[in-house]
Amino acid sequence: MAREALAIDEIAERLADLPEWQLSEDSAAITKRFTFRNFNAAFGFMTRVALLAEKMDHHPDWRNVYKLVDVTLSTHDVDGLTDLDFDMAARMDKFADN
Ligand SMILES: C[C@H](O)[C@H](O)[C@H]1CNC2=NC(N)=NC(=O)C2=N1
Repeated sequence: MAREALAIDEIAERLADLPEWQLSEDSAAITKRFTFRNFNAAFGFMTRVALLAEKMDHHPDWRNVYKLVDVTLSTHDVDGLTDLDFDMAARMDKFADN
């Protein structure tokens, strides 16, 4: 399951498809704040992502406050970003748009 961390040019390429995601200062993670209508919508999103995370064996770092969900994605095993993070980010975006 150990994948290689992406190089900075590959990161830039993949980020171009995810304009709402931001690269962390150390380039080892991407982050996004999701805003929902209310807590129920936020928690529904988190539930769908949780099922996906178990399937992918890849888990987000996140924090929920009422209708906000702050997400940080990185691949802890390689201390950087891999395809898994970008695949998960794209799928989170799909879950969130309603
Ligand atoms: C053993 C298991 O496959 C690993 O610990 C997985 C689980 N979920 C994970 N999630 C994330 N975000 N990064 C990882 O490196 C990771 N590793």
